[in-house]
Amino acid sequence: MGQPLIDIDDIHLTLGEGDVRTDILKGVSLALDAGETVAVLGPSGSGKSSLMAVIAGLERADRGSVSLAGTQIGELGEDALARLRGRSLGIILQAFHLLPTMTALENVAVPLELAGITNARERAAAELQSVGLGHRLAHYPAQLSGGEQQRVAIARATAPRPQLLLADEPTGNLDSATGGQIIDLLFDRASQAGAGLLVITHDPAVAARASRIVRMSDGRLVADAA
Ligand SMILES: Nc1ncnc2c1ncn2[C@@H]1O[C@H](COP(=O)(O)OP(=O)(O)OP(=O)(O)O)[C@@H](O)[C@H]1O
Repeated sequence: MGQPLIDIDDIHLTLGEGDVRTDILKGVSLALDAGETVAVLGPSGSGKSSLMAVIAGLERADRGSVSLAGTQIGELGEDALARLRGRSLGIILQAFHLLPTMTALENVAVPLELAGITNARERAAAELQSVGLGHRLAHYPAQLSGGEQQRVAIARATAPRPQLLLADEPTGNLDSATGGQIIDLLFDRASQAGAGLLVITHDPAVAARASRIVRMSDGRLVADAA
């Protein structure tokens, strides 16, 4: 086995000033290998989203080290970090976060164009085809169902062919049948791309799909079960 895709060691994160100053992560270590799928479970407020933000380099840890695809991200400036994120990471959130003024095709193609990828529109169309939305390329987000919007978000995340997909409650805004389809799609796309997948979830059915489950409680990882 080569270098882990994610290798975090003894991460501490404190956010907020004065009365709201909160110790959120209190010494978290975790490694995830290429192609591995890991579900993060834990009660509300235990620090799951914050852990993902640190892994994505959206929050900087106060202590500890974060290595992403072999790069120590604590040593990178903002521009280098943004480039690494664009190249190595695909992020999928509960609330889809599509740009409302862009069509499905543009939502997937524009980030590819910004990353300097040639044939961005062709690649975006192919990616949307592979998530079952070849017939909705010209639709705007408001003209799509919730499940369809999440399919666009998955296509946008996978189109740059990242090594790692991060998903925070990807089925949280969907009914259970639609959520089930989205989870199948997410795991299938990750496996076809050979990408690692870290998925935060409250849903035992989602966790059951993962190769490994980790549990957070009050800012710490309390169990790591196969
Ligand atoms: N900027 C901030 N300043 C102070 N405290 C914060 C800040 N952001 C988050 N917190 C606190 O950190 C804790 C962990 O938040 P986080 O969103 O990581 O939890 P979570 O496990 O993802 O919860 P949920 O399942 O409800 O989404 C929460 O108690 C939250 O109130």
